[in-house]
Amino acid sequence: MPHELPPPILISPEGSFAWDVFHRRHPVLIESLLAALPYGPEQVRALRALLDESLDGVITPLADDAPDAAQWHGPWDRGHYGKPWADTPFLWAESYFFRRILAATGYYGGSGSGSGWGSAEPAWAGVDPYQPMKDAELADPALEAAFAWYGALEGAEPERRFAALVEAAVLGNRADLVFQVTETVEGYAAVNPPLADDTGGIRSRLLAARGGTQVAGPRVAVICDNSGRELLADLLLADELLGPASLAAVVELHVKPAPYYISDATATDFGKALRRLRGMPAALGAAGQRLFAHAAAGRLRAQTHPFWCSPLSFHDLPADLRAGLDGRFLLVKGDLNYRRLVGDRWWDPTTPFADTVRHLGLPVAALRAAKSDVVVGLSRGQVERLDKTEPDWRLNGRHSLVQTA
Ligand SMILES: O=P(O)(O)OC[C@@]1(O)O[C@H](CO)[C@@H](O)[C@@H]1O
Repeated sequence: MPHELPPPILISPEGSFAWDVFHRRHPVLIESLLAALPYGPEQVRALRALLDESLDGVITPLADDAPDAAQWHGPWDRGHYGKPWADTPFLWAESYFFRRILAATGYYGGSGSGSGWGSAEPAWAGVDPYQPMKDAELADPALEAAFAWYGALEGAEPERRFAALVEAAVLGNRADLVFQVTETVEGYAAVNPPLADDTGGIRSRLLAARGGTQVAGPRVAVICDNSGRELLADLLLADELLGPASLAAVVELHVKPAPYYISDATATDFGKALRRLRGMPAALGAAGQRLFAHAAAGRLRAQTHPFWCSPLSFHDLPADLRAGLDGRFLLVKGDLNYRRLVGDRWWDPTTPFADTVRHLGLPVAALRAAKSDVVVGLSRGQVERLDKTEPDWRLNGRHSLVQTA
């Protein structure tokens, strides 16, 4: 049954999760950026000014000569410039905040004054401000032990392998570095059974999509989330999809075109993660080797599109990207992508998942650790129990969802 869209989540009121992200998480994030790279006075000033503006100012537009001004002043403009940040939809404002970090650090060249383009001080151009944090995560020598379970899957039944790899891809989503700015992740073992688990449904849909050929499944588009640990798990899942069970003919990894939300994966991160995997011992390294071969054969592809760094939900997919996704099975990773998939809105959590993704017109699965207010597809009983026993259950990253439609 079609549902009317519920109201969007705004940054206000004070005390909401979105307010907390801006007023508690972002100040820590800005200090971490200043500590991570030796920025000069221009960048320091611009980052601090951005923070001040976002806490109690009005939204300043990008300079007209910013390389993506046409998008931000065109199809992505929702009339928020010149208005208080606090009155703005959370999704739009948060995405714009991350774009403004790139302007402040001079990622697109420029002085860091907010324009981000065209000045004579281009030293930080192209430097990912989050690279030190991403590199530290990928260099962690504990990763081998953390993925040791993978070796034990050898010879396991295909269903069990698939379920274990989906679970790892979901638990990897607990690791995002935005969340860890202020929260602690106690580990990557499942702390609770998933609130919704349609892993079996995903596998049977992929098998069904092989149709008459019985040779290979559909093209799977993974809408990636975080680099590092999460991407390593996603790569192992991609290897499984491309493996002997042939659940996918091709896996497209849709990464971000620019640094975003600290740890979101870019093509650079894809390369680094795959190299890290290939360098691991035994079964993990072998998976890395296979994936390199799949990439060379065109069966594993990194793709990107400006829209993945836009402030909009998937209801606004541009025509060229929508056409490029046609015929794909979408695997949507992570919390932010979930917000964009169903809409960053005050959904009644008992709204059926299928109703919220119908707008896409594509088969889709969402794999996510819950870390924001948006959730759908639960039973009334579940919601009442969680509200009573664990008031922050939507936000604390201890609950996961595997949903498909
Ligand atoms: O998309 P991810 O990496 O799973 O999570 C992103 C996140 O940590 O950042 C946003 C709030 O800042 C929320 O969507 C969520 O809490």
